[in-house]
Amino acid sequence: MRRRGRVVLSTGDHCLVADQSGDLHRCQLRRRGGRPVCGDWIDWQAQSGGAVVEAVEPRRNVIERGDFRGHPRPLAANVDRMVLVIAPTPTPDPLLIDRYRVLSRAAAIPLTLWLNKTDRLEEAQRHALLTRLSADHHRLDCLDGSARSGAGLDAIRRLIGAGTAILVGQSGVGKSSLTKALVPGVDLRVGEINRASGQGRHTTTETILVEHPGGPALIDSPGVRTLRLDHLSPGQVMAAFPDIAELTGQCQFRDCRHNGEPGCALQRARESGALPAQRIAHWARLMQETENGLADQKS
Ligand SMILES: Nc1nc2c(ncn2[C@@H]2O[C@H](COP(=O)(O)OP(=O)(O)OP(=O)(O)O)[C@@H](O)[C@H]2O)c(=O)[nH]1
Ligand SMILES: [Zn+2]
Repeated sequence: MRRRGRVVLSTGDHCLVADQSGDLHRCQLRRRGGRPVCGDWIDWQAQSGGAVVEAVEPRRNVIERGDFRGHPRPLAANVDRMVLVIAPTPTPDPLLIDRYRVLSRAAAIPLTLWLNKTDRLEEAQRHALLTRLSADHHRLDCLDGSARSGAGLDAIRRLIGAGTAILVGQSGVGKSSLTKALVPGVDLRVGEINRASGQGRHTTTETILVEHPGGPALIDSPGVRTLRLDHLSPGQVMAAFPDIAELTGQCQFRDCRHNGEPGCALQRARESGALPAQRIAHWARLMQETENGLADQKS
């Protein structure tokens, strides 16, 4: 008999699948057919040699980042919201924030920033950090609080509702802690001790979905230093910078490279402070990366 389930972990030649009551089953992958990823809905079947994945249902959406060669690699599927976690430490990386904005936009998944560890901040520091984020990042959705103290958790709980949210961001910002705070009592089974570091620090090495049946599903993902986007198109980068897209049409020359040409609307916006120089620089850099990626694919 075929049964339906959701992939909570996909690794090697098998995946872990949660059934309707939340029980986990280890299912062998078929040699043919695509590899399911975290969040996929699948049909599976018990057989004498163990359970087997029979089919992967069509995806509502999929998050694909670039692997070490810049080729797209799916991270998770059927996601309702991406939550980019940042914290006072490790220091937030504004370019990484812009990279995730492009990624979420390309997958058509709304992005919310969660500033974590606010228990470590004085009110004035918290305020300053949030002010800078909103100045640097045009119309970024932002919530803040603490996985440790529980501050702000109600707001993010409401936002996620009974949907599926993926937590992404640098290592050590508190993605696993937030996952545990939002789905209490669940065995994350992440946080294997990082023996190599010898410091006993817990670090997530695999993307894993945890849920309460009927409640939210949270996908905890390994920390990243950067995020490759060269498999995306310049148009997909542009879509994440609507304020810049609007300006590029106002340059004097239609083929303006925004590189010192007379009558460049971007240069004007930078000089007048209408747009932060950093935002324009990030846009230019990501456009360049995706243009190079296109050239690589053609050659
Ligand atoms: N003060 C404070 N510490 C926190 C908070 N959330 C997490 N931490 C601590 O930050 C450290 C890293 O937390 P994790 O949840 O493992 O971070 P992560 O983002 O999952 O890290 P990776 O798995 O390496 O990607 C741990 O020591 C946590 O106890 C918080 O809200 N406040
Ligand atoms: Zn221009």
